[in-house]
Amino acid sequence: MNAAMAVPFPEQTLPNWRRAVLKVGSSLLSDGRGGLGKRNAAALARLISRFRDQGREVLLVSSGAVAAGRGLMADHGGGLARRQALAALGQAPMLALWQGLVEQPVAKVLLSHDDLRNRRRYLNAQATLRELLALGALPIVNENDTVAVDELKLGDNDNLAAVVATLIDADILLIATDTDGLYTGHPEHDPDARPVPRIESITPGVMRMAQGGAGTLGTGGMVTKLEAATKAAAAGIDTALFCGHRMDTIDALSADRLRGTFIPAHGERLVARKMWLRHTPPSGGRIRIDEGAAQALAERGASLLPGGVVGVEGDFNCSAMVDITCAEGRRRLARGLVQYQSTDLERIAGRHSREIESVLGFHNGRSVIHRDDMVLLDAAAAAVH
Ligand SMILES: Nc1ncnc2c1ncn2[C@@H]1O[C@H](COP(=O)(O)OP(=O)(O)O)[C@@H](O)[C@H]1O
Ligand SMILES: N[C@@H](CCC(=O)OP(=O)(O)O)C(=O)O
Repeated sequence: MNAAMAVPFPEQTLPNWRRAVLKVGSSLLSDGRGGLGKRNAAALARLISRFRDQGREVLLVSSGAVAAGRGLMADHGGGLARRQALAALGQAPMLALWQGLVEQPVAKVLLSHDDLRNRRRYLNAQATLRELLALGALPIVNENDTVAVDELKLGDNDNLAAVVATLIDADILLIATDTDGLYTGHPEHDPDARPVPRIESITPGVMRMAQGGAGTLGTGGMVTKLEAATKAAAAGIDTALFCGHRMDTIDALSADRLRGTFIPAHGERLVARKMWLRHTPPSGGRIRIDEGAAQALAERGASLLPGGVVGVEGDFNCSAMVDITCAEGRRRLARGLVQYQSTDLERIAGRHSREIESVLGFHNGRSVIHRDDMVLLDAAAAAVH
């Protein structure tokens, strides 16, 4: 340990949270001999189960597939295709490692950044992840390395974790790595490096602190962790960086005490999401609703149910952004992402939610537009054009 690492991070209290994304880097899952190790994963699995006992939800973003593949094939080769092949080989063992350590069933979810840039896929991934959490499973997300060639590098689970955190509306992004947090310089090379316990804003100066590169096993180093924290903060989500092989740090975290780096959200999460909904381009589709539904939306913040729908205008697909207007179509009341395409919605309009399946032969949920996917419009935005 050098002088920088001898200076401890002060302990700080984390804001209360209910849903977290926990990202675990390869640096913690490798056994140091070219394969997967169990020790750190076991401690983090215990942390996940303590969080669950506290009534909280956790989604795991786990790296380690390439490390596992290397272990299987005793291979140290480089190059994109080789690493992609190793990731494919190592995916199942990485998941098996976690399944052997947690009590919940684990669910494998491979995503690419491209998937999440496409709105329809984004919403499908969101629906699947919400459902997995509701089922009490542990979703384990990893980048779909076979198809991920972004910026000519393989994988960046830090940034992916931030996108997933916004996707599932998490309160906090917990990033476990092999250092205590961000230091003012590379902790192994800069003897003057000091802990940075809190970052209000990720300025170019802060990014420069992280330029020392990744560890031997990791991919992005602190740069991608700070990029992820920037994304999370903009979406109203806090980020905590901590060391995933220190038992005292992990124990403290289960009591909401952080010995690492905290990057607070900018503004409120709901506000950020509602801003996103407000500014997503409309599809041109419109749903007319009756007075009772209008009141439920405005006064109780309710989801829109099929029973309140009196008319459907325009052709739109499932997941399209549509306007919700009053029954006569004169005033826009709200807008949101619809769960049913226009032709299906016409068939269930005015019906009770429990009839959806018998009418359509399937159902995408009991609401036409879920409250989390809807934003109410004020009088200034109400005029129909
Ligand atoms: N300023 C810094 N503070 C802390 N760590 C840094 C800094 N700059 C670079 N690093 C490197 O970032 C590494 C963590 O990132 P990385 O190797 O990608 O791990 P992971 O596999 O957990 O994503 C540290 O081990 C350290 O080598
Ligand atoms: N998807 C790759 C990991 C990519 C990655 O971001 O790695 P890391 O910096 O260790 O979190 C894998 O499973 O090996």
